[in-house]
Amino acid sequence: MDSRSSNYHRNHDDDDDGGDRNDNHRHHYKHRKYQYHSERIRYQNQYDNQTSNSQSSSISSIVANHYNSIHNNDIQERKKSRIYYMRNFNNWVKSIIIRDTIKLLRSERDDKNDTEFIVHDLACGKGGDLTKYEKSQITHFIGSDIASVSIEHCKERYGNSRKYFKAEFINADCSRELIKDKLSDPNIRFDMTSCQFSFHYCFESYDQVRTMVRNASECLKIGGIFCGTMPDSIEVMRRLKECGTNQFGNDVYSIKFDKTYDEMTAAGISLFGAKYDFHLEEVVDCPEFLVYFPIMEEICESYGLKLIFKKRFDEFYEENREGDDNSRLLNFMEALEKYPPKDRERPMGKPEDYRHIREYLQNSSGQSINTIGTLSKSEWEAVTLYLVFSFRKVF
Ligand SMILES: C[S@@+](CC[C@H](N)C(=O)[O-])C[C@H]1O[C@@H](n2cnc3c(N)ncnc32)[C@H](O)[C@@H]1O
Repeated sequence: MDSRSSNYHRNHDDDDDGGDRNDNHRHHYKHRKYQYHSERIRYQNQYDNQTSNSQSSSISSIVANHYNSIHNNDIQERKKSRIYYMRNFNNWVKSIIIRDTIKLLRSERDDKNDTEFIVHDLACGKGGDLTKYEKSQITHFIGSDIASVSIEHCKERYGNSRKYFKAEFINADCSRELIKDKLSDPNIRFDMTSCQFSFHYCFESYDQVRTMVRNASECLKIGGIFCGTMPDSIEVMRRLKECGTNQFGNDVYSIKFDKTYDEMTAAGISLFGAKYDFHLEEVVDCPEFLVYFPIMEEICESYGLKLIFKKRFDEFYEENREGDDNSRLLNFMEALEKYPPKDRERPMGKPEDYRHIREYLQNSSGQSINTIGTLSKSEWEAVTLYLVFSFRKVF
């Protein structure tokens, strides 16, 4: 655990995660921590039931309305976006996790001729990942989302594709309704559940997290994988603390809390419903919730999901950027901006956003590097707010 996470932990549960304990101590600590979290969950649950039932459905509808109102831009419009490369970078991360998870699950099969592969895309949005599934040759896609207009766009996108796989679409609040009851075949079992950039919306209350995780796990085969991407609350809290006020960000993103870090920690940060307003240039403007990862892990465990890994995007990038396929994909998806830029029509960041790369190019002048792939500092700061997670269904 790094220093950022231990800070966040201390302020969230006042527990001490000493590094040099023997296994017995570790086991004891883990057990104690478990009891502690369960205790807090009970209290929080009572609190939620008393206070947030009426308010919560309105926040979900704000989220649904927000996503329903986003237009489908064509590629030419997207190219003009200030965050064109950042969006491509996020798509590259999703492509790798989706492709590698499917590859791993296929490699573990006893029957290598079994081609069937069923995916549940939980909070699928407009179907931005359909092409990724087509490339991985899945056979059945189930997409669910709270935003009815997004589901219609997703259907349309599938309708315009080559329809290499079967698909069904479910318009539902996945933090309050059970997907199992809405499937065309209630006995279907998924190989993989993917929840991209969406899981944090359920962290409004304990019951919503449980329903969301139940939807991720209930119809997943034993051995199947639940993977996704979401903001890293430890990093969000670190930046809040560092800024000294209740708001931070740059020219592409901003995060605003009701209180400062000191005010929040003095009052005790809620495990659920710790709301902030997130703004991402041109695409997102709505409330989100901090995800306290140990609680997510504990609730996942109660639904048979065991953590395989959790990695921040910068770490994930470092581990995956090399290798022919991955670097080709980085290039192909234009996930990094070429510097110095060729495309003058695209809005760039401020000159200081590229100081790191100018310095790098100057220092390597002997190596005849003319252009290099990068992201502007502002886009990189937004990208490194996120993490990738993966859980295995064990029972
Ligand atoms: C940032 S978008 C991500 C969409 C898609 N997964 C992707 O990566 O392109 C977040 C999505 O979460 C959906 N969402 C938010 N809360 C939800 C809920 N309670 N149930 C189902 N979908 C939800 C929104 O409607 C939106 O489509």
